Amino acid sequence: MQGRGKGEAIRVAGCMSGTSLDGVDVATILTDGREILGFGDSACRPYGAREQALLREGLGTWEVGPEITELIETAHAEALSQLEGFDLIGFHGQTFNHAPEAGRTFQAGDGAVLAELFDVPVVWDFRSADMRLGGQGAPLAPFYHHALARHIGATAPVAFLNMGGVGNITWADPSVADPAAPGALLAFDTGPANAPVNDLVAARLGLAFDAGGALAARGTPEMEIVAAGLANPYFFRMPPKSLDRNAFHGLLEAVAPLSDADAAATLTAFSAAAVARAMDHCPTPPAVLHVTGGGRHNATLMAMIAAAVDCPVRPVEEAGLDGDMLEAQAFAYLAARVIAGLPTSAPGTTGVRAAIGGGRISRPAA
Ligand SMILES: Nc1ncnc2c1ncn2[C@@H]1O[C@H](COP(=O)(O)OP(=O)(O)OP(=O)(O)O)[C@@H](O)[C@H]1O
Ligand SMILES: CC(=O)N[C@H]1[C@@H]2OC[C@@H](O2)[C@@H](O)[C@@H]1O[C@H](C)C(=O)O
Repeated sequence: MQGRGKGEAIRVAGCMSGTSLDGVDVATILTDGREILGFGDSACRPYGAREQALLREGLGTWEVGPEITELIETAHAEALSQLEGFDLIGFHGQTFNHAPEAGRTFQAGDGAVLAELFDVPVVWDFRSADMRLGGQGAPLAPFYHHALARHIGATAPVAFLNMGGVGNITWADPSVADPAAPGALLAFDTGPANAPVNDLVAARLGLAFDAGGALAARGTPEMEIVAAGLANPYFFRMPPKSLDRNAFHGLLEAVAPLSDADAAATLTAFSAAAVARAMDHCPTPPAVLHVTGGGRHNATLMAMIAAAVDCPVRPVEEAGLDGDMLEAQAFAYLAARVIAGLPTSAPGTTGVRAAIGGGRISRPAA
């Protein structure tokens, strides 16, 4: 497919149903697939407790039944219905399993269903093509992070840290105009972010998450458990590299003997320590670590990250961005790139052999 000329801006809706299983975020942006030309409206369609339990059943599997698939598609349709309008959809789907070493990843949900419902093209299945070419299939937000770095006027390399269920970091050099060019980007998953503490408070206290990090703030991290976790070979591998949501599930067993507060503090300290390890891989120290994703609402986690790294740590809102919608916007941007015939990953972001555009396009029946 030929790249289209600069300046053909389209309104694109992006959808993200992330590994924390909290809901579907949708957001529109105006873009030509190169530059961000404007931000539109956004919406969130949370999963209820019963729905979340159903989704949890699918974690770690390679196939889910029609009930789960329909839940995902319906929740996305309900979220997208709240938006004012769009000409294209970027649909990530729901990740249930990710095994990059085996070359397999599984996102449930059929983009063709949304194409019929909304009568616009849908770009989906973003990760498979990258994996077929030897890539990790994740993270994919980095090309958007690069566009954001340029959009906010960064002149020196900056980093974006997404603290969702899993953490991922992007080091971006805004002076390199093409995100696919060597030296523009380095990105990888840092380690677990909120998933372990969410699972802990769900199992022990019936809570969805540790609001504000209040529980962790009352505890003391067990640093021996943190140190033992950091011995995992993942932290010694050179990036790019990516993780399954449950890759560090063993941590929950390690904190089982601890009090609720100490267990939460330990898991939170581990996520922060994983970020500190990630910073060692950045080609140069970033001017700012821009934090996005739900974890930036966790004051204890943010304080632990700030204490562990050598650069300013700031929620993306301080750069005028929306950290609750940034991943949804990312898949809008990536969809526009796919339509424009532009790459969505590169050796520096997923380890793919050459820059490649992922994504399958489903168009509504004429
Ligand atoms: N007020 C809050 N206090 C503490 N933690 C919070 C708060 N709000 C959100 N979070 C955490 O952020 C999580 C949601 O983050 P986010 O929506 O970025 O994840 P995701 O997109 O599902 O995951 P991923 O980026 O791994 O795909 C929640 O599950 C919770 O752990
Ligand atoms: C396989 C998968 O869905 N991975 C997610 C997950 O959540 C965070 C981290 O792990 C990242 O690698 C990725 O999501 C973001 C949106 C990405 O691809 O950039």
